[in-house]
Amino acid sequence: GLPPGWEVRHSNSKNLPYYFNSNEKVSRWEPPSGTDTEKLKHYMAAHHSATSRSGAAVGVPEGKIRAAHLLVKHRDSRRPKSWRENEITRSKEEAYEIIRGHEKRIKSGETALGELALTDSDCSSARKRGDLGYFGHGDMQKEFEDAAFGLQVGEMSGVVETASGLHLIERLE
Ligand SMILES: N=C(N)NCCC[C@H](NC(=O)[C@@H]1CCC/C1=C/[C@H](COP(=O)(O)O)NC=O)C(N)=O
Repeated sequence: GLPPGWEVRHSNSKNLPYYFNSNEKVSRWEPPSGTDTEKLKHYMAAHHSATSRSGAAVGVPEGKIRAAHLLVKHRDSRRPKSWRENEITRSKEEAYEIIRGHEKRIKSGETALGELALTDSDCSSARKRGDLGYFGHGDMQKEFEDAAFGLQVGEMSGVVETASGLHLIERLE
């Protein structure tokens, strides 16, 4: 359970639960101190899991998946700039060499996609280790959607090309 005055709410924009205290009018992503996380987990499971048609309680919204990606943009990207670089001028070939290097380091087990995304992804999701949250059909550019929905949970794609640039995608749920 939560300390008095606290309640769990749901952020639709991020599709994540957050904690709200109506007395103090504060909200936060982390459970307030003194939360009994064991009981909270049951609460969350009861209140936040959608039930699919099969009636099984599932945490993943119907027909959606969750994935993280590492994006390397190039000068022909639809928006050739990012939090990392105000103007991205590398060529698509250079971007390929860079993302191939990332792919090798991840496949060798030297690092994880999320770790690399933190420093090297040209997408604003970098600060969330590349996590894009849940998305369904029609949300992402087609090449990205086809690749992501074709992955098993935990699997990583090869290099996927979209108008945004070059991606490595890891399916999380
Ligand atoms: N629903 C969620 N979570 N957010 C909306 C995503 C909109 C979607 N975005 C993409 O398809 C690109 C490729 C896969 C991820 C992605 C991220 C882009 C890449 O960077 P940009 O080319 O925009 O500068 N940054 C944000 O949108 C789209 N239909 O354009």
